Amino acid sequence: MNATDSLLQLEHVRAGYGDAMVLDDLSFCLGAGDSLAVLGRNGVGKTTLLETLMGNTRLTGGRILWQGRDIARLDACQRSRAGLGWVPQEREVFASLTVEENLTVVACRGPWTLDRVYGLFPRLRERRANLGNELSGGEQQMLAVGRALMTNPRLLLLDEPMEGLAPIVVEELGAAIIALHTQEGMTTIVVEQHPVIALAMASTAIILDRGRIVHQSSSAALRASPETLDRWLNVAAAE
Ligand SMILES: Nc1ncnc2c1ncn2[C@@H]1O[C@H](COP(=O)(O)OP(=O)(O)OP(=O)(O)O)[C@@H](O)[C@H]1O
Repeated sequence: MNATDSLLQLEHVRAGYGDAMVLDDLSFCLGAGDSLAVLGRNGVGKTTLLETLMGNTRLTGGRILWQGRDIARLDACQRSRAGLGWVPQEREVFASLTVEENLTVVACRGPWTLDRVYGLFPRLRERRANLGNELSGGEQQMLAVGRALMTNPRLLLLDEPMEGLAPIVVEELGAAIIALHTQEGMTTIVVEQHPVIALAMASTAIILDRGRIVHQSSSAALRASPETLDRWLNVAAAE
């Protein structure tokens, strides 16, 4: 993709926490409708990459361009208003609000409405009157995704959405995330430890190791390269 067509462009990004540098010289481009999986072992900087996109780390080098504009000076709220949707690893649903209130309280004008979110997650419609703390882990994750959609983002960042969920829920949520970009055209970046799940949810992939990109390809090419998966993730094959 030509960099001038990109929705998001990272150029030689270095970032971390205080004096600790975590991300080192990261560059990639994402166009509208693209889906990217971010893979890597524990502690290599996957979450830090998403936190950096949201403005929650210290950027010490490089540039992050969002629709061609350098967003270094924007805080997380401003980035959210600019179209970055964030589904944090901890889900952070409002425990004392109902499902429907969790969704409507953050709603911004745009194509994603309550009805559309309920269409994607019928389970949330059934649980619309339940409080956030009355939901199962899977329902909370669906709510976290639905809530991010209600802000009508142009890019959805998902941090390990499948963590701790039962296989049947992983299947249901995975199908919804796949539908999000194949049917709804949503641009997504998903951080995921497990390569089978990650590569099913995105058409392109990067592998991070110690804060650097060590592999970048289509998901299909990575799936077909057990030696790459083994080298960087210690799994012999994405089976
Ligand atoms: N708030 C923080 N302050 C200081 N260091 C941090 C902070 N968050 C993460 N780190 C450090 O940054 C490095 C990368 O962590 P990060 O959470 O981005 O990795 P990860 O690839 O997402 O790991 P995991 O798969 O275990 O979640 C680690 O060494 C971690 O200890």
